[in-house]
Parts: sequence; structure tokens; C-alpha cells
Amino acid sequence: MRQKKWEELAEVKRELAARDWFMGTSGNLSLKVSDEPLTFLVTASSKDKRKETAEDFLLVGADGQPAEATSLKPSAETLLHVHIYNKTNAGCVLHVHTVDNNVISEWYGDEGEVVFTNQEIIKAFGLWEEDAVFRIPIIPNFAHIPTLANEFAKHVHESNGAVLIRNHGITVWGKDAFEAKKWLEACEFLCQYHVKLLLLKR
Ligand SMILES: CSC[C@@H](O)[C@@H](O)C(=O)COP(=O)(O)O
Ligand SMILES: [Zn+2]
Repeated sequence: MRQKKWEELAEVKRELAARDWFMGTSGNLSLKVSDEPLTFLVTASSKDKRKETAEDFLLVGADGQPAEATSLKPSAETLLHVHIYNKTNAGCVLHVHTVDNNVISEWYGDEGEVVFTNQEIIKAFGLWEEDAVFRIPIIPNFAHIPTLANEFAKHVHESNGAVLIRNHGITVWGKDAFEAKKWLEACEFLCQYHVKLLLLKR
């Protein structure tokens, strides 16, 4: 079970690395392993996530602390993952820093959200109506992780979701790795498109 989950998370990490979404050791990923008790594999902190090693992930519990003896440190942002698994039926959480998601988070930061509409890719979020609207909340980038995690948790309600952290990155989750990756890619598509459109309009 654990090994299968490890390989599944390693594959997601490989795919996101191929997109160059882990600049400067940024980003963290997790995949749920068990429900009762809650355990999940999370990326070890401060590693170059483009590299593949036997120390890429560690198992943590519902408090985000290692569930097994290890010298590895869980991601500094594990607490955000903890809130998602504790509040929803999500099975996978992905966090990446990209230039485009940072620009969008800054441009719309004061509004507290970015709103997308009239985009075919919104269907990736399960919104099939012609005039569907997709909103991504934007929260301040509190340096104090418990404060950041509390602010973040206010926007965690369903097993799929996305939150932008201002001038930091995006955290996306889904009921499984397929859903989380689909949401992440669709969010990035929207951010990339929107940045280009804003530039053209100037
Ligand atoms: C150099 S990226 C800054 C980090 O503090 C953080 O935002 C991040 O995404 C990666 O932290 P990590 O502890 O490796 O999961
Ligand atoms: Zn980050």
C-alpha cells in the first residue's frame, strides 16, 4: 500500500518537475495513505524536487509530524495539507510556485480572489454551463505557518479546491492524484492565459 502510494506520488512529482514547476526547491506534494488513523506521504523539506531519491517523501500523521522514525523533515507547509485532509475527503495535495500564478495572485491580491469565466477549460473543474464562473481565493502570505494555515483553512470545504497564496504560489487538492493534477494544470492554464491577455491589453 505505502509503496504503491510512494510510486504514485513519485510519478506526479516527475510530471510536475518536467513542467519546471519546482524552481529553487519550491513546492510540496502529498498523497493520503490511510484514513483511520490519517497518514499521508509528504515531500521532505528543502529538497530539489526535480531530483528522485529514496528520501523524497516521508509518512506523517494527522498532526503533520513524522509517523515513523526518520531524519527527514516534513515540508514546511505540511500544516496546510493537514487542514485539507482533516476537513475534506481529499486524497492528494499539490503546491507549486510559478511566475504566472504569482503574478495573478499579486494583480488580484487586493480583491481577495481571481474570477475566471468564458473559458472552455473551466469544465475541468466540473463546471459545464456556458457562463460558468470559477473563483480562486487569494490569501496573504503570512510567514507564520500556523497563521497561514488558519487563513488557508477558511477556504477548504470540498474534496477538490484551489487557493492562491499572494506572491507565493498555488495549493490545489483533489479526491485523488488524477483530480488534483487536473485541477492544478487547469489553474495554471488560466493563470498563464490571463497574464498574456493582461499584457496584450496594455
Ligand atoms: C524556497 S521555496 C520556500 C518554501 O518556504 C516553501 O514556500 C515551499 O514551497 C517549499 O518548502 P518545503 O519545506 O520544501 O516544502
Ligand atoms: Zn511554497
